[in-house]
Amino acid sequence: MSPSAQSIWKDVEQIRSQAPLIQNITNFVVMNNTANALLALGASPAMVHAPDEVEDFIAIASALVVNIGTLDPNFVTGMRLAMKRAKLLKKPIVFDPVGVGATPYRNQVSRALLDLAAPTIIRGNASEIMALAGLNAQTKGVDSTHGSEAALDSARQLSRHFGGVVVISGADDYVVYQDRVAVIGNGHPLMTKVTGMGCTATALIGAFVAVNPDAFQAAVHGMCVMGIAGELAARKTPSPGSLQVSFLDTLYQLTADQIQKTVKLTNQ
Ligand SMILES: Nc1ncnc2c1ncn2[C@@H]1O[C@H](COP(=O)(O)OP(=O)(O)O)[C@@H](O)[C@H]1O
Ligand SMILES: Cc1ncsc1CCOP(=O)(O)O
Ligand SMILES: [Mg+2]
Repeated sequence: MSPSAQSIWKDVEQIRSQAPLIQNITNFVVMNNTANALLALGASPAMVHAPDEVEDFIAIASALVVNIGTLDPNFVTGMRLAMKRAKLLKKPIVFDPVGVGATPYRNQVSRALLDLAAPTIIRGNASEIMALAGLNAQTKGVDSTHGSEAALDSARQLSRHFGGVVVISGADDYVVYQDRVAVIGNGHPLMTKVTGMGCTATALIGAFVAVNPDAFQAAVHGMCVMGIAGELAARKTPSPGSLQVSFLDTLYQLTADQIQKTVKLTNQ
């Protein structure tokens, strides 16, 4: 079934009623932002990265979100253990290759993690998706220097190689799986002035894939809700500080009617 306003809302209701536990191994910059976004959506976040406990924790979680934003060797050990165990237990993995392409360390670690345990869904900006696919893409640290459509071929290649869903975020978001592409036109440029909005998108996708076994649908639903909440929040404020708060409030209060009236989703 193609994703639609109705299927988005069904998953939002599932998340609100089930409150799935989402294990996050994520960066120090966004831990608070993404935990609050998951709570506002209705999920139950836990930021757990110690190598001594990640394997036990994934056993009780419904999905694993791995984000390489503030990488160090201890994090990498935790990521490897958690991803391997998640695979074994058939728990979905969502991977955010923050800043890949910026340094050889990020490239090596990302590639090794993908080879160790192919994620269910990968979400990055255009430069990150292109770098992950092996292109010598210019990246500006954690920000993209390309429009999202420039990474479409790279996303298809990654999806074929790892067998999972690939999301490219940007002014338009693309969700790619094999021959399928969905385009989401929601969002607002002000979202790029709040740190961690991409990481938040990845974390929200983690909640959707925890309640929906169709990973393509889950990724589309996550990006639609992210974009709709950002767009509605930006109608209330012109500045980034208050956008951050308004985004959480909008997410918490999101209704079926708002989704129906705001969603800009094209299934290709
Ligand atoms: N120019 C834009 N217009 C509308 N929405 C945007 C724009 N740029 C980013 N977004 C939205 O902001 C969120 C974060 O995406 P992005 O900025 O691409 O991630 P990252 O922070 O990882 O680079 C996504 O939901 C995306 O749709
Ligand atoms: C600024 C920064 N530096 C290391 S991780 C991080 C957060 C990046 O978040 P996002 O990719 O969502 O903008
Ligand atoms: Mg990012």
